[in-house]
Amino acid sequence: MKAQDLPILLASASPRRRQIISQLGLPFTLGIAPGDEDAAQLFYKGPATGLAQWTALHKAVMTLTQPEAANHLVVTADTTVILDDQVLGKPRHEAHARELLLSLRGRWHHVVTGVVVSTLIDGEFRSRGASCSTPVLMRDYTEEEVMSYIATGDPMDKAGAYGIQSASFQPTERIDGCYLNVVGLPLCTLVRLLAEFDVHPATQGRQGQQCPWSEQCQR
Ligand SMILES: Cc1cn([C@H]2C[C@H](O)[C@@H](COP(=O)(O)OP(=O)(O)OP(=O)(O)O)O2)c(=O)[nH]c1=O
Repeated sequence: MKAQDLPILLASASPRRRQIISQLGLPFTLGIAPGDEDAAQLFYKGPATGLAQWTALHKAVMTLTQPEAANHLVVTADTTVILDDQVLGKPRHEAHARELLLSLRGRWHHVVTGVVVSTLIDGEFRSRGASCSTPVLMRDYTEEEVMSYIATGDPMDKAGAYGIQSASFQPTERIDGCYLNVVGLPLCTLVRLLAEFDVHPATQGRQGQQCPWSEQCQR
């Protein structure tokens, strides 16, 4: 069986990733990467910018341990926020969310999403991975705004404790790269990785939603 004939399996619980991948117009099924991503991070010794791709690879391997994932083209991703070479993950509790949001206030930082496309066909593991980095400048929000935002619960499942897409909080002042990367899945990077498996979406992102920053994502 050839990789391009395999159905795509997005192994992600992230509603943002599910929505973004649907823009490719390719059929896909959904699953969840099992296991603990924090465990993978314990073994990582490289630079902060490489952690997202490492964790996405870990999610791929964990997904492919499940028999139902075999003979699928598995897509996994991981998003990290990097401030001063430190990785800011998801908040552990509300006080941590407050700490993260105040440390990011008024600061440039990077959002890095690692993406991995992998297969296990007849016992042979194949994977291609890449990451995309977007510089983001936070606005100078007040502590009261931070507390109101935390009260919505929105920060708790997000790297760096914020969602750029939050209509009420609107945390960012400026971004210099791919928006979809910040939200969790850089489509242009994914399209490039799928092409390595000879999978080519007809739309490459629907009209008006196509990532305009593909050059930055190729870096
Ligand atoms: C910075 C930022 C992150 N995020 C999200 C994207 C990711 O869903 C999440 C980071 O956590 P991840 O561990 O990358 O992903 P996840 O646990 O949500 O999903 P899965 O591992 O099952 O694929 O933060 C936003 O939605 N908006 C943002 O502005």
